[in-house]
Amino acid sequence: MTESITTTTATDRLFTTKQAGGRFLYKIYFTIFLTGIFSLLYYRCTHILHDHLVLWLLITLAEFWFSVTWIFQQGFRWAPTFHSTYPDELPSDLPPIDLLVCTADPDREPPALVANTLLSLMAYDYDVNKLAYYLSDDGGSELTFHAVYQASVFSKYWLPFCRKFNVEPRAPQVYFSSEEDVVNERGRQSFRQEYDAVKAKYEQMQEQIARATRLRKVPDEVRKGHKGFKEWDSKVDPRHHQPIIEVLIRGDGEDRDVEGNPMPTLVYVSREKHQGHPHHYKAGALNALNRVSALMSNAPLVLNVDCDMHSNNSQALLHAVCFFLDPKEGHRIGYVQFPQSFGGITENDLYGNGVKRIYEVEFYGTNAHNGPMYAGTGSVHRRESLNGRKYDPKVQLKVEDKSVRGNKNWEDLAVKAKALASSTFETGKPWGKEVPQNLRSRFNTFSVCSYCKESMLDT
Ligand SMILES: O=c1ccn([C@@H]2O[C@H](COP(=O)(O)OP(=O)(O)O[C@H]3O[C@H](CO)[C@@H](O)[C@H](O)[C@H]3O)[C@@H](O)[C@H]2O)c(=O)[nH]1
Ligand SMILES: [Mn+2]
Repeated sequence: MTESITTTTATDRLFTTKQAGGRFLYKIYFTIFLTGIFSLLYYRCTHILHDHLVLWLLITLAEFWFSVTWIFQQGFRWAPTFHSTYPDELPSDLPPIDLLVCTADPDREPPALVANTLLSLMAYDYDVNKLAYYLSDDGGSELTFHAVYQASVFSKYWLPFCRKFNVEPRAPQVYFSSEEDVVNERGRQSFRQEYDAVKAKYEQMQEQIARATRLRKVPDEVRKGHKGFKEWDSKVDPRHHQPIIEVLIRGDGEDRDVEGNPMPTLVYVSREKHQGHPHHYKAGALNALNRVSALMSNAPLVLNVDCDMHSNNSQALLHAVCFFLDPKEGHRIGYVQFPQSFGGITENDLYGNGVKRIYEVEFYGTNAHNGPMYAGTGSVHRRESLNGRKYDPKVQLKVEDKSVRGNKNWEDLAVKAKALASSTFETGKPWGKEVPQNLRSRFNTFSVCSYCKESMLDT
């Protein structure tokens, strides 16, 4: 750990940091508890039960172990630290973000779920010209490609609807399962009409995806809708297949929604698989996506999300960007992560699937020590940190727009990207060896991994 986050309250900041109040009460509790522990251990050591030695040893060891774990836990409880973000203060020119979504198996991660996740992310409240989505399909499945294709069609209705009526949450499956907005009618007949029309389109999409998934076949008339389906003209084995890269929505104002607004870029990526070449699961998929996205849009910020998590806050990216663009501490931040929460598994969350202790207590505690470790899905990384750039306190890192804009040759880009998604690309290179090690050591010192109060993801 080099330096810790300074406690700030200045108004020119995009985020400020505050420690929990009333901590003296915790310190009193800590002192009493610690005295109790030491008294107990002192008592055990001075009152050895020679008649029941094994019993005495067991109970002393158990109490000693409890004491050690309790003391180690104090680092997480000592100084809960909270960050507040100020998205209203952000400049109008925001940095581009590449959003990487991973899926691996159409049976364990149903295509309808993948479509829902993508749509919730595509509807983020952000400049769409700055967003590019990459869906990595390690299952190489036509059913998943079909769901992504259907999502790309429906998004042309869904995105303007969300924007116009400030819809929340923007995962259509969740939004349409609650009738709240309809009951309130939002005071306007026009809302009701548009709601019904978009809901009908959504149900049509769901039906198409469900039918293809049930029959395990995409109907011929749908296959004609996109040339990408040709990749599956011959059978694609998930463990052994060619790289597949298909651009479904062209950004930079080329493809437009039903109201004529520009759309974010959407690309389907299934990296090449070759028996005998290790693919390194999600890490391998993200390395391939890192390269493909660098070629096609090269945003300085990269969000990764698992396909079974949807976003429940359309402002999430704005909050994340507040950390990276902060004039005082932005350059020190390597990644910003949002808590992941698993909802609806059991009523009352009997088995703690919401992981509340970690996300609602301990992560705030680790904010006092440069932030929690990287926990996977729902994290926005600075691309430079992923590529192993060393942290140097003298260098102010800038989140500048490095993407190539203007008229893109999408066909050409897809062809070039296939070379980067080949199974042999990493052979003889440090990918998957040196790069993750760099990540491990650098993130301890480089990154202030910040925790946003707004929870972005749940299922
Ligand atoms: O060969 C593979 C295997 C998995 N995945 C994807 O990786 C993600 C995570 O895999 P999953 O099996 O769903 O793991 P979980 O335990 O649900 O995920 C938690 O644990 C993982 C690390 O173990 C983290 O990466 C995740 O972010 C975190 O949510 C999913 O989107 C998968 O589709 C791939 O892309 N390729
Ligand atoms: Mn999962």
